[in-house]
Amino acid sequence: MMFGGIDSTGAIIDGIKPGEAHDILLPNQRQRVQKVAVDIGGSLAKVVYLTSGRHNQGGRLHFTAFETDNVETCVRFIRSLLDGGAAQAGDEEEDEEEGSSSCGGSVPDSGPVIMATGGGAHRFRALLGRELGVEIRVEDEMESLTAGLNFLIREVADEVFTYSEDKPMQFVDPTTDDIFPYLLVNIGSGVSIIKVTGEGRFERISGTSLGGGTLWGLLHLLTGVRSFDAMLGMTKSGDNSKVDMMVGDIYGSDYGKIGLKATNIASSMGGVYRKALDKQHDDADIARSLLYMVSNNIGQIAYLNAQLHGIKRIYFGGYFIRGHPLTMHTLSYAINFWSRGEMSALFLRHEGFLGATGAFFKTEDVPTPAPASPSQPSTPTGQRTPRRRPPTERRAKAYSFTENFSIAGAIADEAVGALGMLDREPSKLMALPQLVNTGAQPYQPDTVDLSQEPQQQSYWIAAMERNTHGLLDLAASGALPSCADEASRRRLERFVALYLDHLRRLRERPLAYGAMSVRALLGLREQCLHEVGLEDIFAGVKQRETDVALAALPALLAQTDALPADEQVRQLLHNVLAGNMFDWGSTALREELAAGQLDLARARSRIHWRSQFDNTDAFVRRMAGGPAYRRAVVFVDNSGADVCLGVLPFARLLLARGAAVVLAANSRPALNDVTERELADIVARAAQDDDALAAAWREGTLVVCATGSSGPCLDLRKLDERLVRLARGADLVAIVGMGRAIHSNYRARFACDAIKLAVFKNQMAADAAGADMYDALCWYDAA
Ligand SMILES: Nc1ncnc2c1ncn2[C@@H]1O[C@H](COP(=O)(O)OP(=O)(O)O)[C@@H](O)[C@H]1O
Ligand SMILES: CC(C)(COP(=O)(O)O)[C@@H](O)C(=O)NCCC(=O)O
Ligand SMILES: [Mn+2]
Repeated sequence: MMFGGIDSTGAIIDGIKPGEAHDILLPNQRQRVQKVAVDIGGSLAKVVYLTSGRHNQGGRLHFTAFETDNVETCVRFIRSLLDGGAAQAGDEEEDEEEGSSSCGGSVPDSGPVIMATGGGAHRFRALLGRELGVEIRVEDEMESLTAGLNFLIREVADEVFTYSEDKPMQFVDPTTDDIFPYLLVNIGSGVSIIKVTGEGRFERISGTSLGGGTLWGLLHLLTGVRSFDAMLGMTKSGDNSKVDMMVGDIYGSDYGKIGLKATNIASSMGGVYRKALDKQHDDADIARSLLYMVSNNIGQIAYLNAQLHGIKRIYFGGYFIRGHPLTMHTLSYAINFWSRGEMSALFLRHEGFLGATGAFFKTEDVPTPAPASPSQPSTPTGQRTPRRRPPTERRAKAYSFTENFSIAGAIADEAVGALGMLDREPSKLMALPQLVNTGAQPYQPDTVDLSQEPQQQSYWIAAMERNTHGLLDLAASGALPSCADEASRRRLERFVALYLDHLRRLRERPLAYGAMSVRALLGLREQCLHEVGLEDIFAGVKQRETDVALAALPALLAQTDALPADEQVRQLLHNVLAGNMFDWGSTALREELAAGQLDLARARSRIHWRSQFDNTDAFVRRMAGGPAYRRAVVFVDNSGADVCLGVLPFARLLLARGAAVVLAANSRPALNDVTERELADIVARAAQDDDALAAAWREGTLVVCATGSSGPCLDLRKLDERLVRLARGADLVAIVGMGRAIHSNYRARFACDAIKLAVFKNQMAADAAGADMYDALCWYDAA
């Protein structure tokens, strides 16, 4: 499928290429595209741009914004993108050589394209042209807004969500039904209400001048605060009833007869007059009152328009929302309240970038809107033939958020917010066929929703900070051979700054990047590493530990082969757990590992076996008495002792008992996890010294497959299609490691037998499960 010169068909992950930030290949993307879209509004200039690597491996969209008052900074930023990404991740000499991601890093096939929309596209057209020296293509604002929203709804997984206090981010998939008609309420400086009935069919049916600019302006006048973020921050502690006139102030109680509670606002700011005309009012109270005033008013106007046009779905867009819980709560509440639950307020994770996204994907190969009504604004560039995509056409979602991690935001200081990236994902990610995910038993990969657990949330953010500093120390001590050179060291410093910056932001706005989980925090860390060009900092460590472990394998196999059958099963399971202690991601163990103080026997002696978390015996009995397994899928974890001395001998046992075995490993590096490529090499090496492994490897009863994932945790709904094919008919699923079996999938249920094997190596993870540090999780569940 073509979107604005970018071909999204057949996107696949292209494995590991050290030094390259992107390894997602768009095999059909022949064109080198240098493209930036900017949407310059009354308050903010929003920028969307694409980065692509040396081999045309593109596919990362970045989002950032500047104040319109600083439009020159924005233009400078765009120029730096065109000049080869001076403001980007790879901003140093050697990065250019290595083809780090850059909007302009490689020689493009055609000249750069700047798409501009919003009022400022007209107002600053001359400035843009002069400063950038390229043709500026101006796109209509409403057209871009709706095209952008249609794109996000259709193409981006986990984009649309509803808000409620107990479920702040409940994702919905609007494409299970026809996405039209819907109402877009775009809250920017002012508010536009647009009815969208099809691709390119829209009408601005209403609006209000009481919008984001109103709140910003009034708050500035009344409180003197300039920054919008500071104002949002103040609303948290404010008490609006100190300045508003409440129903209770008038009635002394509820006015139940007409459904008004004493705590409802009767008159925004109306309390000032009665309560204390001469009193100095608290800025925070004023801020909260005005946020309610503006949001409630918009919510009500939105409801009335939806009612008038018989539309049930209302999308709220515009930079005003900012994922701010109080704002979303007010808008949601208003829609729910007035419609008595009939309509739903839908929010977007790219809410502020609808126009810029629409403009970005706009070219001749995208259908141009056909006028829906005479009142529709005409296109300034307008002589193209209108072509329309059938409204019901649905596509697989080709993009997904890797959360809102924008390099640009972290580097361009004057950008008002780092608002993220869209990543192309391999086109087909699917659920493990054995995964139980039904209405009655929905699958949720994350064991703890940190958005709901303030204490655990702040623990984990602090733990990630501590762990990150530990990583620097580790590199400084020379324990990371792959990070020893000067260039890597500099990148590592950039990574630390970038990741810590994200963590800081998350402390302030826990929902900024979507629902928070340990999986998300760990995934974010890997992404930041990849972003600065550090593809695999543990490569050297993995290599060394694997060499040591493989050398010890033949003796271990000989020793366990000699054991009685039941004891053999028990020993092999326990070796998997001992192997899992070789975890360079664990703050508690890292120093010992770096000092080379751990071996398999010592690791085993540290583990405790408690019946709440260990039912080894049940699995031993199953192996002795039950029918032989036909096919097992094993989700592996760390390289070195974990996979070589734990998982491989266990897989060999399953093979000996008649099962085919699929070893599923990460597609890309994360910590010291073994990757698919590394694992294939390990198996081949192990097979040289062992006849059973050699035969299974040769005959294909033992195979290695990529999961499609690249973090220390795992979402079993998003697996590479090849793995899903290989997993069909599997009657045993094994999941190894703390990331995959404790932080995620701890409660996952399967339609077949399953065994989870990990060690609690983190105090909070242990506490949350009622476990102790170094308790084994060796839990077998029969189908
Ligand atoms: N960091 C910020 N700086 C300024 N305004 C912000 C910020 N975050 C949110 N806003 C709100 O977003 C509004 C601008 O929204 P936007 O969708 O960009 O509209 P426009 O296109 O009219 O500039 C501002 O008026 C303000 O209410
Ligand atoms: C990243 C990990 C999940 C890896 O564990 P594994 O899956 O390899 O067993 C784990 O090391 C972890 O939770 N680390 C973060 C907390 C800490 O610093 O200990
Ligand atoms: Mn691991």
